Amino acid sequence: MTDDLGLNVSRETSERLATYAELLVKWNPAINLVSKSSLADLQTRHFADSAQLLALCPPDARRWADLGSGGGFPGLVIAILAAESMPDLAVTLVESDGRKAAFLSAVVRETGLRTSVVADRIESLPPLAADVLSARALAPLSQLLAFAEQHLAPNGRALFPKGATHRSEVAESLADWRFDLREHPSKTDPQAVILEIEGVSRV
Ligand SMILES: C[S@@+](CC[C@H](N)C(=O)[O-])C[C@H]1O[C@@H](n2cnc3c(N)ncnc32)[C@H](O)[C@@H]1O
Repeated sequence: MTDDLGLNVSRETSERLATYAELLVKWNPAINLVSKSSLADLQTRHFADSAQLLALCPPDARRWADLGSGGGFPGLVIAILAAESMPDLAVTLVESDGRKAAFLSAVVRETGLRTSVVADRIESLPPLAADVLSARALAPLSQLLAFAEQHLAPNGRALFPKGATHRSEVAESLADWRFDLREHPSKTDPQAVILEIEGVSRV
């Protein structure tokens, strides 16, 4: 069936996405998971914006880690979609705010996913050795590259959605880092891109 995102997904996946959206709307007034203004456009601003990253996941990836997941974007959307299309992909969500981590765990429980939620600071964790690392709206690119150095597997790939500042962030990060970069235009925001990054090393 085709769901609200225009994705061809099973009834189970569609129901999981709906359960997630319902819980988000219910919990949002208490813990501000997404801005109130973006709630009206939840499907595009958050769900579709997250879902587009799955197309950039190598088919043989086994571990996906999402850093600073907040309300679960993009990691929890990826976990729901991958449960159907890439069942061998283990997804880990890292979120240091205890209330947001509790929300993520509630959605995982209610949807019957096997996704891990880690309520800790990214810097404090042992290396996650992720094949794919994602982070949206977490930190400037230089900081994200330090997280990639810590948590990516040797041949892993980082996927960082970025807004209009992406060119200056890439230029600034080249003072300290070397990496291979591919830019993918965002399907949900003409100003935005997804930075696909491999081979991260310090200058
Ligand atoms: C601006 S929010 C973005 C949330 C989500 N990725 C999104 O795009 O909607 C950043 C999130 O990262 C979390 N965070 C910030 N620094 C962190 C750290 N060092 N370790 C773990 N989580 C962190 C915050 O608690 C917050 O929920």
